[in-house]
Amino acid sequence: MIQLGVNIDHIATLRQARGTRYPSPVQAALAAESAGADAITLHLREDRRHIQDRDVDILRELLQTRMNLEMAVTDEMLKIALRVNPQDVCLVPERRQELTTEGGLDVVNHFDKVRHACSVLGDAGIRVSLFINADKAQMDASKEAGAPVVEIHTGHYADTTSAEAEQIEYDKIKDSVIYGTALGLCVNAGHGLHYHNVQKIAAIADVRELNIGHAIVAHALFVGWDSAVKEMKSLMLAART
Ligand SMILES: CC(=O)[C@@H](O)[C@H](O)COP(=O)(O)O
Ligand SMILES: NCC(=O)COP(=O)(O)O
Repeated sequence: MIQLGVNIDHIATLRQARGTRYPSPVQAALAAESAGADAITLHLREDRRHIQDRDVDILRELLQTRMNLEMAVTDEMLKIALRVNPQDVCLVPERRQELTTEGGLDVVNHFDKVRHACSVLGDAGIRVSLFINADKAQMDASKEAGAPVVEIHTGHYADTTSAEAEQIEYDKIKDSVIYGTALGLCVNAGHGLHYHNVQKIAAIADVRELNIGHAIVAHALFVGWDSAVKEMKSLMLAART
């Protein structure tokens, strides 16, 4: 059955905007689990623009499902991952000025660094995922680097503005899922997915998990957090039937 990882970053974005104690990403994560989230995803950015170290520590103690901790491939982040020991770490690229994660990790060109990170984290019993573009060379490099999981960046698919362009991006994703699965990788997907574009991706057989945050947080403003999570999960499950 396809799984939903609820990304709680943008609950923290709202809190950081005012330096308040609310809204709490911890409260959001626990409520998301109650509403049917299969995992909680959070991105500890190097600039700490949303999630803070303290959020990660508290969540590691309280989560009942799985923590999928997204992070850049840096010594600082590897140290944090080894201390926190989440079930999953997803290695992502980061650029300081970006509005959001604009593309996948370039495993091909940073192969040694990524392989080292996969080995250090894997030795600690953490399942490593690499957040990559829908690209066969990146998929090959991910397998060779020793990652058991990849997450395909769906942001380019989500950003398309015509049916033709969407179909092109969708085909790349579908081909990559098939290719990665044949390599023996577990294939997840996420970024920019929302209530109107999720089902096409969820319907791709072999996609194991979708990580979705921004759209759920936005929808929750109007329908409430619990309903927003449940609605997303129902759409995903319906796409598989
Ligand atoms: C890697 C990823 O796709 C998510 O962590 C997402 O990037 C979170 O939102 P921001 O990019 O706004 O930090
Ligand atoms: N890895 C993607 C993710 O966690 C959620 O991204 P978004 O839905 O907030 O764009």
